[in-house]
Amino acid sequence: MSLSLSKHPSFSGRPGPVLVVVADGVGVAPPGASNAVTEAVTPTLDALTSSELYTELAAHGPAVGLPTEDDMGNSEVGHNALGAGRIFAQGAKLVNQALANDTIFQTEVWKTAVEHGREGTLHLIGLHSDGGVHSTNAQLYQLLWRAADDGVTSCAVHILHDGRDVAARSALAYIAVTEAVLAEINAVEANAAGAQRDFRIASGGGRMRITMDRYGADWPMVERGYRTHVFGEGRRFASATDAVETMYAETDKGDQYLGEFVIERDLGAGGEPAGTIVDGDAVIFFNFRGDRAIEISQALADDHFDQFDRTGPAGEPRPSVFYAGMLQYDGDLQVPTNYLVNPPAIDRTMGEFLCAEGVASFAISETQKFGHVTYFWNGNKSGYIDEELETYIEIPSDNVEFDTTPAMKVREITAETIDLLRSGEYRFGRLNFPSGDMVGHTGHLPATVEAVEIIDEHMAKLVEVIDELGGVLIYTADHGNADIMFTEEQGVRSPKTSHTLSPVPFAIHDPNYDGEYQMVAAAPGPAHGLANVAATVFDLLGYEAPADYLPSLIGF
Ligand SMILES: O=C(O)[C@@H](CO)OP(=O)(O)O
Ligand SMILES: [Mn+2]
Ligand SMILES: [Mn+2]
Repeated sequence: MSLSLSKHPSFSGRPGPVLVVVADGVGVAPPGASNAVTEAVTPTLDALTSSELYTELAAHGPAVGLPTEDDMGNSEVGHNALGAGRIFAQGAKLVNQALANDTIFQTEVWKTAVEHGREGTLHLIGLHSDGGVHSTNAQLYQLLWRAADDGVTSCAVHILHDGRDVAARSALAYIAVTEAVLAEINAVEANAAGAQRDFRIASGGGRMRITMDRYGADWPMVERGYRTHVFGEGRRFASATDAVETMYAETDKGDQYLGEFVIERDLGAGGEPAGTIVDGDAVIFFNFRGDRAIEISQALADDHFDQFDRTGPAGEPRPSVFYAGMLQYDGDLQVPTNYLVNPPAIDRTMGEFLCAEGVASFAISETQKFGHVTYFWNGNKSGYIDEELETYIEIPSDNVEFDTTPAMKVREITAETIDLLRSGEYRFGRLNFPSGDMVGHTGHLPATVEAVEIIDEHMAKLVEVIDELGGVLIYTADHGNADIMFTEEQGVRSPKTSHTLSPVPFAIHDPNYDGEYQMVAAAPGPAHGLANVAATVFDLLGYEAPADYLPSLIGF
């Protein structure tokens, strides 16, 4: 289908550029002590969200391609929807479908993995919770049972504690369920000859400590995970439960930050790690979401890799394995080459139309969310669409626990954005302020309030430059997080580190506005979602949105 845009029949756009600000994780929830957004002093956001050009958007569940209304939104599905202007079934749903209709197990990739698993060991690595943002344990269990039914007798599970999309200290509960599933699998004779099955947890650690880095923010984190999973380097414990209980006693940190562990079954008797990765093994990374799966995939599968030395502690060469991802995580990089389920078939994104039309645009954030406004915005493709017309700016993130730096790089992102806007070279720009979400994920309420106040201060600077240039500013978010920072039961407060089901704000600041358009009256509740934003941007740029894009939020 063509990528050409038609001029808008009745609106030619504004003299200045259109800027979309995504305040990551800054949702809309009833005011209250747990709401870091309403607890913050936010004069600029208050003005933006009390204007007539304001509405709320759904950013969770089916509105962003997730299975049910109980599924909280996240950056992947949110920025996919923002950049594609349509709703695509997302990883969680695609994997559930492929499991339900068995197609996942009919693939050559699964059959090859099982073949390697029968000869050696099948390794499953991934985020260990039912958070549904990167993975679900329900999907892991279906892979485990099928592997057993398909004749695998040796299977090692490498678990990454969550505590970010689920309760901060929920690892023990998830481990208990997985250990019960593994015991049930092992209790069944593998075959008539009575071969004993040996399915076990072999290694793991906190998801913000090992393996699940993204956008090259912290390769040493990936190396720690690689060495733990592959060579069994890390503190030895007799069980994952022992590892977590020991670490809980040593620190008050949540699961996401717990250290790496390696299981040694007859601990202390000079035993071996329970499941190192050796030549001929198969490895499946069972996360369906790509951003935090790409680097470990490259480390485990790429022949050409130079981010760290992959040889073992005694100089042993890196193992040659059959590696597969649950999905293909990057369509541009083709990472990984082997995968079980086709990723969302996102095409004809906003960026492709703008480039086809010769419209210059920019995208900017700091490392932690840089890929959100490029890779996810462009439909899980990490490269430029057209380097002549696009400018992607990454402000390096710090590698800290972000409650210690509530501003993160909001100041630097704002300053750079103002320069880009004033350059006069761009008609469209998008930025992501990560702090509402990244500080929200620490569960630290005061720091998150401070993060939101700093965002507000810098929104004022962006509004000012949009006024100066006669452009348009759109303020929105990709899902909630900062809007609910704790839950309370019988007076006891528990930090809530996860995203929320809240709607997100959508405000247009248009200094030349003279009533040319109005917000489309929303039915009760957020009748619109993030996928309606792209058509609205095309309107404000003076173009007609592609016919199959979800409708604009404004009417003329
Ligand atoms: O940090 C992440 O990977 C997710 C939560 O799991 O957050 P976001 O979707 O905002 O990137
Ligand atoms: Mn987000
Ligand atoms: Mn988040």
